[in-house]
Amino acid sequence: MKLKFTKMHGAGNDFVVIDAINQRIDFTPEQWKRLGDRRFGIGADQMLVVEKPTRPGCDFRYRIFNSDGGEVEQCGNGARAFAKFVSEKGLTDRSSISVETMAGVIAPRLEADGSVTVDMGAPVLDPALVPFDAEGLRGVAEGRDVLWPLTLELAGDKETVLVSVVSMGNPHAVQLVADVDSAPVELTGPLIEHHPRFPRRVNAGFMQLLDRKHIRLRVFERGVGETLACGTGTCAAVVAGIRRGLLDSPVRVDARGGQLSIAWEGEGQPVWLTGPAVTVFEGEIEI
Ligand SMILES: N[C@@H](CCC[C@H](N)C(=O)O)C(=O)O
Repeated sequence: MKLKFTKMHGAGNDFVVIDAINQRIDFTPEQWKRLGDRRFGIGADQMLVVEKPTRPGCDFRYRIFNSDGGEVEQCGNGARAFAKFVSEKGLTDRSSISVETMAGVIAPRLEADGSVTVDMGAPVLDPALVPFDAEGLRGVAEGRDVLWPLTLELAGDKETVLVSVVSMGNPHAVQLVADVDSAPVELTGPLIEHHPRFPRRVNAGFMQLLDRKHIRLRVFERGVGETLACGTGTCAAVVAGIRRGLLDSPVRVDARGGQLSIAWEGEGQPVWLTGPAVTVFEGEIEI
């Protein structure tokens, strides 16, 4: 079959976006992986699927597949691309929409300057629900957060890193580093992603503080590898920084692919993510 798609990005986190309202989509994990492959397919960090909603009150259903072919719960940069896509394709004439995801309902809004703001919902802070297995571990209290020691095996040596664990619908482990440019993202990212304490694997965030309202961030994403930006990773890092008493909302986040902004008023409150969403090209592929 021929599949129509749109290539988009949000701060360099890139997507293949597919209208599954006007096309029939029923792909295997191998087919999703092929679409995401930069040599044998189109190439993207995630494939985003636009469907009719199944929940009353929602405008759309949003499904997300990582480039390894696995379906996941949430994608923040993708949510902004999703909102721009449904507007540009005339699938809605509303600038604020309600979108059903595997992890609950999120609410993107198109801004007058072309950026998109998303109500990403409240973060989940109970380690068991992230999910993170804290059994037998002693956490270190800092502000309202608890830092958990993760032991990593590095070429025969053991190294312990302290992480905050946060779910934005998907799991994140965020650590503070002195300098993101020299942080061992490629080396320790995969070890954190596959650490046995995270039964569903995890996205590994590396956060550098610049001041109380400004950070730099790199994220080694579950099912992808390092991306140029990660929206949910950005939300998780800022939530962790605010809970640790290191940051004040709103916070500007510099990712390698662009700039995002996060506002969070504290526990039980939604996280607001603002940033760019850009259409790159339209295409068609035989699948
Ligand atoms: N790029 C995303 C996150 C996509 C999903 C993630 N890799 C996972 O497996 O949870 C974002 O912008 O949030």
